[in-house]
Amino acid sequence: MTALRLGTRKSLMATTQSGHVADVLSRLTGHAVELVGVTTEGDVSRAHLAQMGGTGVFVSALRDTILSGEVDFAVHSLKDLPTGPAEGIALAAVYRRDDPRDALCGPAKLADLPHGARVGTGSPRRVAQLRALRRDLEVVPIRGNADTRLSKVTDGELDAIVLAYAGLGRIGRREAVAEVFDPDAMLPAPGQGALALECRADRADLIELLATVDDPATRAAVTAERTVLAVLEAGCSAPVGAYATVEDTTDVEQSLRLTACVVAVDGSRQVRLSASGHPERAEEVGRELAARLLAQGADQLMGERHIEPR
Ligand SMILES: NCc1[nH]cc(CCC(=O)O)c1CC(=O)O
Repeated sequence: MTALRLGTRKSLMATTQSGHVADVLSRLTGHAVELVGVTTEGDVSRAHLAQMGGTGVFVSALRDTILSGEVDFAVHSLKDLPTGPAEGIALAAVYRRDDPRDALCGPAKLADLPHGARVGTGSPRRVAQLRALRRDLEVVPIRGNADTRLSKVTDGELDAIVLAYAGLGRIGRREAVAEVFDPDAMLPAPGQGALALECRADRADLIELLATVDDPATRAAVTAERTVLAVLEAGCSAPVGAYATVEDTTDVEQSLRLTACVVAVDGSRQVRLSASGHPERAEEVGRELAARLLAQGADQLMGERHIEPR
């Protein structure tokens, strides 16, 4: 039996999460899984990445290798996937979510940073929520992989930065964390901490095999979160947070609870709402919550975001 080829970006975060999925999958199915490093244009050129509009380039490059048959499947950070469907590609599995929270990396908790502290993040969602928590902060846009960002704190250029806690664990840098934000204080990005397994839509046998590692509760939660993003017609560059959990209400019944927010980038105002429903209705729960957010002025708040010059 030939090994399954798993296409992955070559960064430490990507190879760690791909390697973990490969191990679990081969343990559960008995199939050997081989990692195939894929260099994407976003990895080669930062300029190119900005020009092409963010993390979507990594996802499309991996999808191309799936469609061409170079690899059998790919593992992506789910929050990096565009919400729209991809032609010829199936979301074969959503892997159980890791810690979804954001973390502050630096010498002290947010409340203990000096007045006017310089805090780095490239995400409008994090910018807006940081400003809502501490109006005096100077939020500084940063790019680059997590290690590059962390070095800006060590070398004194910034007082602190915000990154996903799950990603920090994957690159072995949890010791850099001063505070993990409760979702009440900072709502994560839709899909944060979860992984997506994609393969060709015409390979039913492979889809079935990959589904071995699908986690239905995580799938329902991220479906609700991403539906909010899709209905708001917002991408990864919008100040939108969404987080859902699935809990057992009785021995046989489960309930999905979704919270989402849209925050003005200056942190001055926000709309934040919650909804619940059966996990099988995840998409409807997301759609209804998005409609309520819009009814309360979410589109106006999003319209106030800065459009970055291209
Ligand atoms: N935007 C890049 C990205 N994509 C996934 C993660 C972290 C891991 C995850 O959320 O699954 C990160 C880094 C970060 O936001 O700090």
